[in-house]
Amino acid sequence: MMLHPELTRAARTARGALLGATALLGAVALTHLAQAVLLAVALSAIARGDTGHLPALLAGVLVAVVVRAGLSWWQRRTAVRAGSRVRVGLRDALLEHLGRLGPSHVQGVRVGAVRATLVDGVEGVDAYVSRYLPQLLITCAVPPLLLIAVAALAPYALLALVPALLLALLAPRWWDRLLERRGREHWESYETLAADYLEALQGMPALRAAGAVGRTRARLEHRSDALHRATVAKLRVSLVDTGLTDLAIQGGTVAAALVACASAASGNTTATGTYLLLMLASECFRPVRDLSREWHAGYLGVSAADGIAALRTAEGGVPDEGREQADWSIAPDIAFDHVTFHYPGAVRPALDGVTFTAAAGRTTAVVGPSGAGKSTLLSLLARHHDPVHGQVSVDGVAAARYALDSLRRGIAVVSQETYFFHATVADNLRLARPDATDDALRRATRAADLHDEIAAMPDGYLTVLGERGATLSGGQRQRLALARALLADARVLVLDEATSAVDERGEARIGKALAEAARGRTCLVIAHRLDAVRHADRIVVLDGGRVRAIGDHTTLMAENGLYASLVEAGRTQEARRAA
Ligand SMILES: Nc1ncnc2c1ncn2[C@@H]1O[C@H](COP(=O)(O)OP(=O)(O)OP(=O)(O)O)[C@@H](O)[C@H]1O
Repeated sequence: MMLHPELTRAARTARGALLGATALLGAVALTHLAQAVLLAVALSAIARGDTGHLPALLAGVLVAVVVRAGLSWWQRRTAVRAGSRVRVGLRDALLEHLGRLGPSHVQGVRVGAVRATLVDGVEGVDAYVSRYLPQLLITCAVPPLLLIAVAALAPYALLALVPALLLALLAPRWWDRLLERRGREHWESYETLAADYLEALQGMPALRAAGAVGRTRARLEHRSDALHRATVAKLRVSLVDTGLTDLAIQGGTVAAALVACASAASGNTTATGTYLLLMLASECFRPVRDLSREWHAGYLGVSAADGIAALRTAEGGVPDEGREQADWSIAPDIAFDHVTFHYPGAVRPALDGVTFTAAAGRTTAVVGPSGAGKSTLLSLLARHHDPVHGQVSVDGVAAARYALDSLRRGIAVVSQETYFFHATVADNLRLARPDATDDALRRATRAADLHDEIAAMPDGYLTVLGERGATLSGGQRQRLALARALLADARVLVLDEATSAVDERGEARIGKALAEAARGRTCLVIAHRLDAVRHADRIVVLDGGRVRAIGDHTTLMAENGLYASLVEAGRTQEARRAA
């Protein structure tokens, strides 16, 4: 029997409920046995012409049927609850682990494939643990006990039953390797198709613009065909598997019937014994037949188990071993001390010995040409990665010594990539602070220069946004992300190109609001338009992962170095755009 360690591990979260479901399944099996015994006695009574006890015996059979119906209902309910507990627990654990791995992991995998594992794969695990595992335990317990009873009645009947049972249980195992391979191929085809579809849907505007819709459709059809072929190949092996089990069951039952008839004809067993033998022989095979059915129901879980294990054990991100709780009542100093960071596989470091301090309650801007390492610097602060050398500290304590949750709670980030959910404007804002009042929402959106536009929407703050905020303009998305960060009321505000899609008039208005919001917070700002950061208390100039200069706008301009040339280049660009 196939016991996948990943799935038995998942089953542990509902061990009690699963044992309950198994015990109830055992009780259902007992009703089958009681019915078989009562029927055997009734049939032998009929054969003898002794009908006096018949009504009582048939009433007993009826009671067994009714009790079984009740027990089966109870068993299904218990098993469904156990399965759903396993499903919910497993999804929670996987999502928590994905959360710990951080955005860098999701960037390295296909989101559609992860979705297929989390949704469909975990659904398959439910069937495996709630239906297959209890049935497996019953199959291990009931037939051996029945064989003991049969041995007491007619020992030679074992010669027919034992080989047939072993054949029914073990013959399909010859195909397990092949079935496992076919199952894996089927699951991989399914994951790939799911990932391709998601990518095609999300990238539809790009596909249209590139005139690649037809080619993508053809590729998806090809993938669909591959999935169909993988499904048929898996079904073929499954059918052989089921066919072998059925053949062994039927052969065993017929052989047991022949043995019972021979025994009755030779006078070795009584009529009751013969009927009992026939009934018990048939009951021996019932759990095996049921197991074959449940095995196929739970097989999707086995196919997805490797994907689930890969997600659960994926490494990366940062260890969450710190125990310190950050004190977010006041804005902290943030210090980068000889920070060096290498992306895996990169030729040169993205950051190389970066040292500077973003003073508490002040605004520090980080500027530099594209690829200088500005976003990487901010991702180290939120601990999406840890430095290879050096350390980032918050309020004098190494970031790694804080519990991750505690550290991230005090840092509000507005990055270049905004994300909104298919939910109302208010719900999207309240992600930052679930208990925020309507007034607090309005204050945040006013500061981000967005309130009037939201108020003009058909349902105001209750307007449902498209997935990823697709129904908003780029500038509106950025301002909404800004409002969400302001609502979080965190002591550290990180703005990574937070207003790049906002027009200049809007930027000037938001700039004022941001200066207001920055009071009492430590602000780290990245902006390509250097005019937007000229009022920062401190400006750090990065280039090729190294700090080239630090100062305020006036001193850096006076130095006439990289900063001055970036400002000059920006002005020339603006002038060209205006002309
Ligand atoms: N996920 C990644 N894997 C590998 N290399 C990366 C990754 N992200 C960034 N890099 C590299 O690290 C360097 C710094 O990138 P980073 O995004 O921090 O620069 P930046 O200054 O923010 O650039 P921009 O202004 O264009 O956003 C670049 O050479 C970039 O190619």
